[in-house]
Amino acid sequence: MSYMIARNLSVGYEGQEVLANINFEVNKGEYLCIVGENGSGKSTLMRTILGLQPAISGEVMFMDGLKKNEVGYLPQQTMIQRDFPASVEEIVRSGFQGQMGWRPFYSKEQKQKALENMERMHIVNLAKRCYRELSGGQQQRVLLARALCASQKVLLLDEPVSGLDPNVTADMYDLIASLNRDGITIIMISHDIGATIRYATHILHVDNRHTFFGTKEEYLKSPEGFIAAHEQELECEGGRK
Ligand SMILES: Nc1ncnc2c1ncn2[C@@H]1O[C@H](COP(=O)(O)OP(=O)(O)OP(=O)(O)O)[C@@H](O)[C@H]1O
Repeated sequence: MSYMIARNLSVGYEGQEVLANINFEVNKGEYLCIVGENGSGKSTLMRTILGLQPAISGEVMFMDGLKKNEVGYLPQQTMIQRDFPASVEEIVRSGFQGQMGWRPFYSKEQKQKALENMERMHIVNLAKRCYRELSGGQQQRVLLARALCASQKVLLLDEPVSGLDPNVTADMYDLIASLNRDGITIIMISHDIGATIRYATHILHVDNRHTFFGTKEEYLKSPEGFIAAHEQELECEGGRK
């Protein structure tokens, strides 16, 4: 079953295209990685998918009963956000805000769900701590628990391991993979081609000339995938020297 289909989608700012003619489809349970050079338009595409900015042309359709407010989003963190003066529990619960309507308080069920999501992310012991005092890896787990409050169906993650050290990065990828095994559909922007090849079921490779969309296996046989995998190998070899 398709959750999302993008057709002839062009995204950008004030009528200026950053990416044009994007086509992809995401089915329930899949793990789509969006890859491409710095500045190629990945975040712009993700914000357009979420309806945070209008498409220049084309469309993104949500299907199979998926509503826009059922998509959890983990944006790229800014320095200001890293310094946010709220408790972990408050931040996790704020994931429900898109579903609150006029109700000013969180329900008992929502508080229980928030607790379960903190357990899932192994951060219950941090519940009363101030977010800005946490490490980068702990902060990302808080934001993942928050995104899970917004949705148990689809998570959009914009470079969730950015700035994390290798061990914390590996833990974060494991957590995301376990959510995907539990049936949550993942759409993730990544610069880490090694992790992309390891975890993704599908890949959308964007750049300003052309795009690739297909399964991971198809990607590895494509010119874009071949070059990306080769560059990754060279990087690994460089790291071993
Ligand atoms: N608010 C904005 N107004 C105008 N142009 C913007 C705006 N935000 C981003 N851009 C431009 O759009 C292009 C794509 O930016 P975007 O952040 O989507 O790329 P990206 O692929 O996510 O980059 P990175 O991998 O470095 O995070 C860039 O040239 C950027 O300068």
